[in-house]
Amino acid sequence: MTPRAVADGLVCDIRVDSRDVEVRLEVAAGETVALLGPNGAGKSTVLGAVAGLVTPTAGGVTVAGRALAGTPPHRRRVALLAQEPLLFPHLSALDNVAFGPRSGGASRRDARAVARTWLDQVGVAELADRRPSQLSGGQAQRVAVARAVAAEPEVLLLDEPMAALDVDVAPAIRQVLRTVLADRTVVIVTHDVLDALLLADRVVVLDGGRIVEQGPTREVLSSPRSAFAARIAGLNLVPGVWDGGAVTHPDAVVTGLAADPAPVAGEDAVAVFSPSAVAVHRDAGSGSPRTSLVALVTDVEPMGDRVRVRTRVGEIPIAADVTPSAVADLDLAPGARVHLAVKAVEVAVHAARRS
Ligand SMILES: Nc1ncnc2c1ncn2[C@@H]1O[C@H](COP(=O)(O)OP(=O)(O)OP(=O)(O)O)[C@@H](O)[C@H]1O
Repeated sequence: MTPRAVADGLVCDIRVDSRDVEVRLEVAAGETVALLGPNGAGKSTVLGAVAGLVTPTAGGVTVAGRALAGTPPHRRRVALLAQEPLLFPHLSALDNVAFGPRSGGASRRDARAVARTWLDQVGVAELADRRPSQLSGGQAQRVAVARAVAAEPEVLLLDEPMAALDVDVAPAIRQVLRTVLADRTVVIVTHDVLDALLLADRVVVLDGGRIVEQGPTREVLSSPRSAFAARIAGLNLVPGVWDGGAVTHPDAVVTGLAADPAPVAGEDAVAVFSPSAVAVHRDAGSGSPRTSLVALVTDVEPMGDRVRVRTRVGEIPIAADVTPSAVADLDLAPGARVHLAVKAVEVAVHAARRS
């Protein structure tokens, strides 16, 4: 995907005095931006302003060069997918999805044909005749995704789309979104680092109604500069090529298990593991299938009852959480050379976002 110009995408340059929010968010056409931040940071306010549900005190929103001031929500060509699917209860899944194209002027027959295509695309073609009350949460959210894109919006807004779903259906919906979001102009609000990693080209972090950090997703998550990004990031990420058993990067080879959905051998992937899964030794270890990496300690930072040891393996930052006594026993300090061990079962390998 090659993001096109911001002029063809979204500019949300707003001040909302009643909520102390002042943000200039730019999203290029075809780009997916993840909006992160603590509760009350202003994420919903930004989505609301773009959708036309919040009126800014000053500034405004443009989509593909069109200023949207005074344009009501349903004429903005902006679709909002919320946590809850919010389908029309009295319409079938098919007619829920056909609603957008129909409102856009398509004949009933054409609108239904478009709706069928989208229901098929999100994997629920066989549920076309069901009412929302006859769908599971995950099925209803798939229908809601189909409904949002069938209206051919110029901007798609997703407000924590996986938050209300059971953890076991979230990966499948995430996979649907990966396909559907490609090449669209999207803002996704999420608290889940995996959503940002797997769905977004770029991350924008809000705090106290202001943008405090932004950049390419992997950069922000691996070297966070704001306190919030550091808190949610926390995870170790090693990008490389998946060979079915390990992810190979010029600086490190990390053995892991394919996540659901599985990456394809020979393609770009990212190994994800938590700092608590990393053991620190002074000598190379051996034993069960594991990754062993030679690292240089860059920082040692107490975090509650654990100590976060930040290291670099070549160019790759890797954090390990150890006990204070391990820090003393191993004499861990910036500049120390250590061996990091990570068990394969602790490493989830995800297909990298195509960019
Ligand atoms: N309807 C409202 N009326 C007045 N102030 C509001 C309203 N909704 C939110 N606020 C305030 O606006 C600020 C930004 O809130 P917003 O809901 O945009 O944050 P958020 O990042 O979406 O938070 P969360 O993650 O909790 O959903 C906060 O100070 C909040 O208290």
